[in-house]
This record gives sequence, C-alpha cells and structure tokens, in this order.
Amino acid sequence: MPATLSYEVSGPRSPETPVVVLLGSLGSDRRMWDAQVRDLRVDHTVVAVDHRGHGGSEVVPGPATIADLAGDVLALLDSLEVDRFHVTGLSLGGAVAQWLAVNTPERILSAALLCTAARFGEPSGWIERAAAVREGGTEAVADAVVAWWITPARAEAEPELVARLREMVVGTAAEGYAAACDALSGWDNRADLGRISCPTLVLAGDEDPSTPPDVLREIADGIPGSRFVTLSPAAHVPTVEIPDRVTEVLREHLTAASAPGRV
Ligand SMILES: O=C(O)CCC(=O)CC(=O)O
Repeated sequence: MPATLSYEVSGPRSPETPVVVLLGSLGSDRRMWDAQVRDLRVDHTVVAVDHRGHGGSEVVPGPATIADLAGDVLALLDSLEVDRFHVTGLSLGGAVAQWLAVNTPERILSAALLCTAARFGEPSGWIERAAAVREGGTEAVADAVVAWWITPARAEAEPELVARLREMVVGTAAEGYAAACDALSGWDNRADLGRISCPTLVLAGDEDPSTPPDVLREIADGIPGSRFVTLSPAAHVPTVEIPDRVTEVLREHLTAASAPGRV
C-alpha cells in the first residue's frame, strides 16, 4: 500500500511541458530543492516530493525498501496523471531514481543521480543508525548529518544555514528516518546499473564524505552513455551549498535529454 506523500507542483501544466520530479536525501524535505524549483519551473512542471516519513508525508511504521519509496512516487504521479517524467534524486532520492530507471524505463525520460550510491556501504551501519534514531529521535544524529551536508568552510561561514538544515533533520519523524535507513541498508543496485538506458547525469561533490566522487564514478561507469560531473566546493547536498551551479548542470542535462530525436 503506497504512502500518501506531501508534494508541491510548480510551473506550467500542459501536455507539452516536460515534468521533472525531485527526490531528496535522508532526513531532508523538499525545501532542499528550492533553488532548483525556482529556476526549472519557468519551463517545466516541477514536482518536488517528500519521501514517506519525511517532511509532511505519511509516516509508515516499520522497515521500508527503496522499491516501497519508488512505489509511493509512482502512485503520486499516477494520481497527478503524469505518465513520463525526468527524475532527479539526491542520495536516498538518487537510489529511488535508479530504481525507477531500472524498473519503469517506459516512464523515465532521463535521470539525474546526485551524490548517491549503487550501494551505501555495509548494511550494519544503517541498521545501527536506524536503531539509534528509533531510540533517541533524529536529534541524536542531526549534528553529524548536517556536518556531512555542507563543507566545513561553508558551515563555519554560515551558521544560519547550518541551523536551517539541522531544523530539517530534526523535523523528520524518527520512524520515517529509521525506515529510510532500513531501505538504504538493503539497497544494492550494482548488478542493475547496466539496465539504465535513459540519458543519465551522475553528479558528485568533491568534498562529499558520505558518497565521495569514486562512488559516483562507479555509477557512471556502470550506466552506458552517462555523463559524470564533479562539482566543487561541495559536500553531500550541493543543491543548497552551490545551488546555482547545480541548477546550471541540471538544466544542461534536461536540455540535452529533451533534444529532438532523443526521447
Ligand atoms: O547521513 C549520511 O551518512 C549520508 C546519508 C546518505 O548517504 C543517504 C542520504 O543522504 O540520503
């Protein structure tokens, strides 16, 4: 049973307007895409989504899988009568985007995979983090998580940005966060990367401690014809750290993916 997701649709809605779906990271909500929405909504229908248990979306108790999260997104898009779409996902959202590109290729116009992984390290780390959050809430991990999201230099220069991001993590329901950790613990897409056939952008942050550039390089090497870009200076969430540069690269990707004869 899909969860009911909180989302925002921006920009024109017409049969000719391409739809871009934005899926965020563990412990975030759709505000992490605010800068990209502001730009892309000029000529795209932008659907920014909160994963289950995140932002304003329904919390579903118990472990989830990436397939569950992808099923939520597909149910939402069905309800909005969106058939084909460009998907952009960061980290957890990038795993969901990979799942969609592998399993529903007929619906995916292109994929942008930001600061994500085909496998997020050893499952035990995620299982431990899920337990810590079920016990102590998202407050227990908030400082560590935000320290991975933006570079130390930026965090020092902009404490109010750190505070805003921390508020996003703490605002995530403990069970929602833990269930998403469970989903990450079971995620291993390495064998299926070669099944992704849509135009794909793979984007890394040069100072990302969670999913460093070599992790993204593995994804790009596995997806035929994908484009690999490393942005600098950027940690795990460049959509807020260097928003204009991310938007520029996304725009280039969407334009190339929509070129005549491409889709
Ligand atoms: O919090 C971390 O260790 C990074 C989390 C991660 O890689 C998954 C995500 O940000 O969605």
